[in-house]
Amino acid sequence: MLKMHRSGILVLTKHVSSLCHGDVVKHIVAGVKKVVSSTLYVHVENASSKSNACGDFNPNDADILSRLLQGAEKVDVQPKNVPEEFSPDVFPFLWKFYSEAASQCHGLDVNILLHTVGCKNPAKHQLYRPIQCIMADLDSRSQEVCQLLQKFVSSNYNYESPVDHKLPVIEIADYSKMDFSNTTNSSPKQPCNRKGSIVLGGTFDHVHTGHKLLLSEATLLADKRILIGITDAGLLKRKILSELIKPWEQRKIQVEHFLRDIANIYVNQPSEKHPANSKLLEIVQIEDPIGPAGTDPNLQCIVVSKETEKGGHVVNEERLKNGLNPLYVHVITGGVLDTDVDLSKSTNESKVSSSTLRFAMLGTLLRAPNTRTSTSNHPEGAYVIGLTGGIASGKTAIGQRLAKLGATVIDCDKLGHKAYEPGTLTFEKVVKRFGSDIVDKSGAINRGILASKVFSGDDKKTNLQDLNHIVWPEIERLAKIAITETVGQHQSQKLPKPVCILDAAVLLEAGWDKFTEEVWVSVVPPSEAVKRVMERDGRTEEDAENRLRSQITNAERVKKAHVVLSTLWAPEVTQKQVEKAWTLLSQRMQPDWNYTEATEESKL
Ligand SMILES: CC(=O)SCCNC(=O)CCNC(=O)[C@H](O)C(C)(C)COP(=O)(O)OP(=O)(O)OC[C@H]1O[C@@H](n2cnc3c(N)ncnc32)[C@H](O)[C@@H]1OP(=O)(O)O
Repeated sequence: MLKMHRSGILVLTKHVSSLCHGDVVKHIVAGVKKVVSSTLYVHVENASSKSNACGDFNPNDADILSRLLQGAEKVDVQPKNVPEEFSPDVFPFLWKFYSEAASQCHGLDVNILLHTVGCKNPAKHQLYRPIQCIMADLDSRSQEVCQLLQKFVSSNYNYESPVDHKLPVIEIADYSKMDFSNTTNSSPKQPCNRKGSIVLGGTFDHVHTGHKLLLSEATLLADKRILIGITDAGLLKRKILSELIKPWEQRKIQVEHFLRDIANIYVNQPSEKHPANSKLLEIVQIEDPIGPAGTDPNLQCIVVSKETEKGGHVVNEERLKNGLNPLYVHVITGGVLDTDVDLSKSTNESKVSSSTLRFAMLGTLLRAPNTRTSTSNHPEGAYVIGLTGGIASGKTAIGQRLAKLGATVIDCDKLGHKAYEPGTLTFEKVVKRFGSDIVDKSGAINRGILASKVFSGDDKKTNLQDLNHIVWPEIERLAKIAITETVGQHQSQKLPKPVCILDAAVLLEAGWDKFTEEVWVSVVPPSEAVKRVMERDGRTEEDAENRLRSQITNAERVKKAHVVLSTLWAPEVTQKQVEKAWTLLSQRMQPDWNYTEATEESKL
C-alpha cells in the first residue's frame, strides 16, 4: 500500500499529444489519487509543437531524464524564458486532466504548471505551497531515475518541503500497459500562436475546474498582458445563493494566487524589472458585464467558455461602437463556468460550477464556533445554536426537522407573545408606550394593531426600536429559563449535553449571538420571502415588504453565520441539508474535535 502525502509534484515526460490519447490521463489520475490528497502540481515537460523529443517513447527512463537534466543544467549559459510555439494538444490535455481529477479526486487542488509550456529554457519557478513527494511517469524502481528526478525537480523549482530528507519518488503511470497505437502518425496540427494581450471576466467565486481552464488557456495565449475583470457584488445579486459569494478582494486574491503558482507572471508596474517574458496580470473590478473589454484599445483576444461565448460577441459589438478593433474570441475546451444551474431539479453536487459549490456549502461549518467569554452570560450545560433568518425564510420548518433529530427548539416568536401576556410587567410597559388602543376586548395586546404601529407609518422605526427595547430583555430571560430547564431534564435523565436551538427572527439585531455557540442562518431570496408572507399571513405586498425592510439583509446575516441553510427548494432538499448540518454538528460536539484540524481535513 502506498503512503499518502498531502502534496506532491507530478513530472510527465511523455509528449502531451500522447498523454491526450485514450484513457492515459484517467490512469495517471488514478495513480495520483493513491498518493496525494490535498495539493498537486503537474509539470508537463514535453509540449513543444515540434515532434516530441522524448515522446516516441524511449524505454530507458534514465536516458530521458539525463536529457532533461542537461537542459536544466544549461540554464546559466542559455537565454532564459525564450518563447516557442506549443502543441495545440495542450488544451485538450488541460481539460482532460482537470476534469478527470475533479471527478476522481474529491478535494484535490490541481495546478498544471504552464511556465514551461511555450517556453524554451524556463527560469527556476517558485511553488507557493510545500511539496512532499515527486511522482513521475518513469520507473521509480531504478535508483538512478529517482536521483535524477530529485535533481530535476530541485533544479527547476524553488519550494518548501516538510520532509528533511530527499523527496520520495513514486511511479504513477506504467506506460507499458497502455495502448498508444494511432498516436504517432496522426496528421500534424497547427502550432499554437500567442494572441497578444488577453482579456477575460467572471465572478471567480471558488476557483474551480472551469475557472482553472479559462485562466490557463488565457495565460498560454497571452504574450504580454492578461486583464481579468472580476464582477462586483452589485452584478451578482440575482445569482443563486448570492449571499455565499466571497467578497471581491478574496476572489481577486484566489485568482492571483492560482496564476502566480502556475505561470510566469507579475502584478506590479511594467517599468519595474521582471523576469524575461513574464506576463503582466491586471485584475479589475467590473460593474457591468463588459467592463474594460469594450474600451481598452490594447487588447487582441477575449477568452470565453462555451456558456459565455455570446458575451464575447457582445463585447465585440461594443468595441465596434467605440471605434475599436474586434477581439479574437477564443472558446476554451470543455468546462462549466458561472452559469446558475437549476438546483431545484438537480441536487447533484458533483457538477462543477460556482452555484453548485455554493449549494454544497449549505449545512457545512463556515467559521469556527464562538468561544464562551466571561461577559457573554452564556447558559451553562447546553450547546446553544441561534437559528435566524428573514421573515418567512423557513426557520420554523428547519427547527421542526432539527427537533426530530434530537434538538430542543425554543421558539422566540412564541416567547415574545408570552412576554407581554396580560398581568405581566412587560404588558404594562408596552401599553404605556403604545397606548390602550392596542388592547383588545379580551384584555390582551392585539398584535395586528401593534404590528401596524411598528412596521408601517412615519414613526415605524422608532416604534419598533422601542418595542424591541421593552420586549427583548424579557424574551431573553424566558429563553434562558427554557435552556436551563432542558439542561436539567437532560442531566436528571443522564442524557448527553442538549443542543438548544434558539429560533429567533431578529437574533443578530438583538445581539443574542453573543450567548450562542453557533449562528445558523436560513436564506431565501427577498422576492420569495415576500411571496411566502403574502400567502402564509394573507398580507399585502407592501405590508410584507415593510416587514422585510425592518430587518437586516441576508448578506448581513451570512457574514455572521456559522452554518447557512436554505428552504428554497423541495422539502427533501431541506431535509438533506439539515441532516448534513446535524451530522457535522454531532462530530464537532465530540470533546476531541478541533477546528483547525477539521478544516484541514475537510480540504482533503
Ligand atoms: C430577538 C428575537 O428574534 S425574538 C423573536 C421576535 N420577536 C420580537 O422581536 C418581539 C417583538 N415582536 C412582536 O411583538 C411581534 O412579532 C409583532 C407585534 C411585531 C408582530 O406580531 P405578529 O404579527 O403576530 O407576528 P409574529 O410575532 O408571528 O412574527 C411574524 C414575523 O414578524 C417578524 N418580526 C417579529 N418581530 C420582529 C422584530 N422585532 N423586528 C422585525 N421583524 C420582526 C418575524 O420575521 C416574524 O416572521 P418569521 O417568524 O417568519 O420570521
